[in-house]
Amino acid sequence: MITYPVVEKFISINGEGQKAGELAAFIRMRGCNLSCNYCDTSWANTMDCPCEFLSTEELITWLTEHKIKNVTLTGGEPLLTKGIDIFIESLGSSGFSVEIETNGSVALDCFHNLLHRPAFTMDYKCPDSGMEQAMCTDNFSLLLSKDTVKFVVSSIADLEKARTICTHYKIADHCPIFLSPVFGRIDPKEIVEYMIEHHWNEARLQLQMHKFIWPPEQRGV
Ligand SMILES: C[S@@+](CC[C@H](N)C(=O)[O-])C[C@H]1O[C@@H](n2cnc3c(N)ncnc32)[C@H](O)[C@@H]1O
Ligand SMILES: Nc1nc2[nH]cc(C(=O)O)c2c(=O)[nH]1
Ligand code: SF4
Ligand SMILES: [Mg+2]
Repeated sequence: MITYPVVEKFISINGEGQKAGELAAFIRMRGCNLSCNYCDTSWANTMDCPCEFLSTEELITWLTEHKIKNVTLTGGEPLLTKGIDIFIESLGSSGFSVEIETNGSVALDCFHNLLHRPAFTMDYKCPDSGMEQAMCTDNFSLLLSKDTVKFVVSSIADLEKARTICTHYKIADHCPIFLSPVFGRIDPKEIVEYMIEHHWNEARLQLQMHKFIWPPEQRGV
C-alpha cells in the first residue's frame, strides 16, 4: 500500500490562486528540490521533518468527514512525492476538485495526461528567489485556462523578468497570470504602480490572504 509523507493537513480558506476565498483542504507533502530564499515553509523541506505516512484511503476518509470539495496539494514540492500521480487520480475519481501548488521545476508532461488532470498553480521562480535556473519552461505550452502561472516577486527587477517571460511564452493565451509579493519584501503598491505603468492588463495582483487573517508565521491555516 502506498503511503504519502504528510507534514500537515488542515481545512481553511484558500488564501491564494483562482479559488482564493473558497474552502479547501490542504495536504502538505514533505521535501523540496529547491531552496527559494523567501520560502515560508522551509521547515517542511528537509527529509528529517516529522511527518505522518498516510494512505489514499486515510486521506480520503479525512476529506469526506470534512465534507470538502476543493483539495490543494502543496509542500514542499508535491509533484516529487512518490506515487502522487496515483493519489491525484484517486482524488479526481472520488469527485474532489484538485489543485497542485508546484514550483515550476518539475516537468508536467506526465501529469498533463492524467485522466483526472488537476489544476496547476505553477510558480515561475524569479531571479531574486535564487532558483530561476531550475525552471522548466517547456511546461508553459501545456497549461490550460484552469491553471495559473504565479510570479512571487521581490523587486521591480523580478517584475521586469515576469513580464518578459509572459510575453515570450504568450502565457496569457493559456491561463491567468498572478503576481504575488514575497511577504514583507516589496510593498504591494509598487506592484500595482508597475502594472499601471506598463498597462499590464493580463496580470492580477494576489496577496496571501491567510497571512492577513492569521499571524503570518502560523502553521495549519
Ligand atoms: C510553499 S510553496 C509550496 C509549493 C511549491 N513548492 C511552490 O513553490 O510552488 C507554495 C507557494 O507559496 C509561495 N511562497 C512561499 N514563500 C512565500 C513568501 N515568503 N511570500 C509569498 N509567497 C510565498 C511559493 O512561491 C508558492 O507559490
Ligand atoms: N490558507 C492557505 N492557503 C494557501 N494556498 C496555498 C498555500 C500553500 O502553502 O501552498 C496555502 C496555505 O498555506 N494556507
Ligand atoms: S519551491 Fe516552494 S517549497 Fe520549495 S523552497 Fe521554493 S517556495 Fe519553498
Ligand atoms: Mg503557504
